[in-house]
Amino acid sequence: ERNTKSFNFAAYHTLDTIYDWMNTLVAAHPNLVSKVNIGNSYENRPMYVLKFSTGANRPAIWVDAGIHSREWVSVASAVWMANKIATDYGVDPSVTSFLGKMDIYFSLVTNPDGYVYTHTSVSPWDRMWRKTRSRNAGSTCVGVDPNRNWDAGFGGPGASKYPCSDSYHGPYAHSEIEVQNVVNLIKNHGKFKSFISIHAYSQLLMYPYGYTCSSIPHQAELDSVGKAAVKALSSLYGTSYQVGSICNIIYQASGGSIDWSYNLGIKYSFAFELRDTGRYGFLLPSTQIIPTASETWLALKHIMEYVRDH
Ligand SMILES: O=C(CO)C[C@@H](Cc1ccccc1)C(=O)O
Ligand SMILES: [Zn+2]
Repeated sequence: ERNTKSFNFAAYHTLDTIYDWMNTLVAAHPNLVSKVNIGNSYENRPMYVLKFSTGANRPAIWVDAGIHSREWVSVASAVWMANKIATDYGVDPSVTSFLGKMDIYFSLVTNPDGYVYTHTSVSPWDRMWRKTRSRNAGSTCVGVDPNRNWDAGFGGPGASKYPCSDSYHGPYAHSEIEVQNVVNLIKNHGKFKSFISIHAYSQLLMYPYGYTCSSIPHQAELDSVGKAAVKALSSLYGTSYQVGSICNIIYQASGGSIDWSYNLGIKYSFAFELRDTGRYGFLLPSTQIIPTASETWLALKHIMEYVRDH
């Protein structure tokens, strides 16, 4: 993309197009956005994260999309929201004040190998690829579920030990380089206050835990933040979301990213499940990208404002 004006936010794009667009966004806002390479994927693709910062050594929020490669609307919404943050800085007082106090690390395509595979594979069922593309010793089946591979209840109920399963947890916690790259960034930085992972679909806003249905110590607080966030979301088009813990609202799932971040001390850990509720599922029409991104932004902005002030 030669400039951000011509980019079509209402379409699903390839990894290369998204990476080119990231360069134009950085070029257009050099004092606000930078591109950080947090490490390579299994197939040696760079994992680029957009860093929004207006000062040094600030606390930060982490937002990732596309950890499951078939959940294309999470990637497309993240692209739109990253652009929204860049263009609203200095215009929207809420964005300006947030970035006056905190940084944002935005990972648009957190499973690049899987994402490329869903775009390039010839068979229609590979559009439905979810996992990484790592090779499993002793199996012809490929990939690990990157949202079962984190060191939080790892290997417990709600994940599979079979490499051919779509929820295969991998040989050990953080075995996937894509997960390791994020873990290293978060641990080395040490000042993340919030960790948000964007998935699709089901229209849910969830907090820990997934690996157990027992409540977290901060359950009441995260529940009220979540409920206020989805109230803001539904104010735009009336889209309804449910709020609750992963285990209670969707299913038991061990080794999930936000369980790991919460146990690391990052209190404001949430996972979004974007549109829809099953009519199109992972094949959400591109006409719904901008509406989905616009309503999701209202929820994300609410969480950011709360984190900024607490
Ligand atoms: O991908 C999903 C479909 O978006 C649902 C998510 C639900 C979930 C989200 C966060 C942490 C643990 C589980 C998953 O099974 O990993
Ligand atoms: Zn997912």
